[in-house]
Amino acid sequence: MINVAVLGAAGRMGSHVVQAVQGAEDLELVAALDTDDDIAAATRAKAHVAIDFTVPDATEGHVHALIDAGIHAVVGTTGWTSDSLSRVEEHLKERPDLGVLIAPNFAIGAVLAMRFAAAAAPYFESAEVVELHHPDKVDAPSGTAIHTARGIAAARAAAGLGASPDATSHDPDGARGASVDGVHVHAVRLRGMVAHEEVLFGNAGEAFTIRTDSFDRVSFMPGVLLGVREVAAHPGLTVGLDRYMSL
Ligand SMILES: NC(=O)C1=CN([C@@H]2O[C@H](COP(=O)(O)OP(=O)(O)OC[C@H]3O[C@@H](n4cnc5c(N)ncnc54)[C@H](O)[C@@H]3O)[C@@H](O)[C@H]2O)C=CC1
Ligand SMILES: O=C(O)C1=N[C@H](C(=O)O)C[C@H](O)C1
Repeated sequence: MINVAVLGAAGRMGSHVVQAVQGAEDLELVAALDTDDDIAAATRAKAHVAIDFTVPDATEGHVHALIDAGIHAVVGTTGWTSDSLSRVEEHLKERPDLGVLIAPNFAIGAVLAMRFAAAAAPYFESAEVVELHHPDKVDAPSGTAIHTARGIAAARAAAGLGASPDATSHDPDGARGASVDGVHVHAVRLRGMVAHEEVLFGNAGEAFTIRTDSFDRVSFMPGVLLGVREVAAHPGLTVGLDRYMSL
């Protein structure tokens, strides 16, 4: 039996995660914590693994506290930078027995979309990412879109491709969106959306589109449970659920 604590348990994702853990025969929910709770309650409850779906400002602090407490971490919260990831990697050297999984998206379709986008990237002159989310989301672009764009940029660089062609010289309102490692990313916030992404590729005379849609937060739960079951077998820092899958 794996003892599980959930951080952000009252949130949109956290409340689904609580239900998913309670419904799994091999997992025991030992703590459901939110803003007013002390993270030390996870230790008192003898958690083996903690799942974090909180806010970008809090998640790194949670991960360091969990490492100090000897608890494996499965993190879905976005907002991670290369600096904050490096600090976690450094801290984990003190606890080589612990695993930390940070995954920008736990939906299987989104995980595959990120991998497929990186695989397609060397073969197209142009690439852009469009993400669409519910209007209550606090961060933009989405963690998934950032990860997707970084994967595309790395694959393009490895293939010796330069920037996508773009003659724009007048864009006073930022209509071309954000640039993540040189890949343009556009964020839509629309009532009715949950989590969606389109990756657009273009060559002369052709286009190739990868699309993934989470219509319901239940779509993230199999990936979260996979992370919880596998994290102890993957010591160190892992970024992306694909690293736990046979892809
Ligand atoms: N990796 C993935 O597959 C997914 C990631 N996310 C990410 O998960 C995060 C949470 O998303 P939602 O659940 O939609 O947000 P939400 O706002 O509904 O939930 C966040 C919860 O965290 C709590 N919280 C805030 N600060 C806290 C602290 N210091 N300690 C404990 N709890 C704290 C809030 O009170 C709230 O209950 C976001 O960063 C979002 O981008 C969301 C969906 C899927
Ligand atoms: O806030 C959300 O809802 C989501 N956040 C993650 C992200 O920023 O990529 C994952 C998914 O897109 C849902």
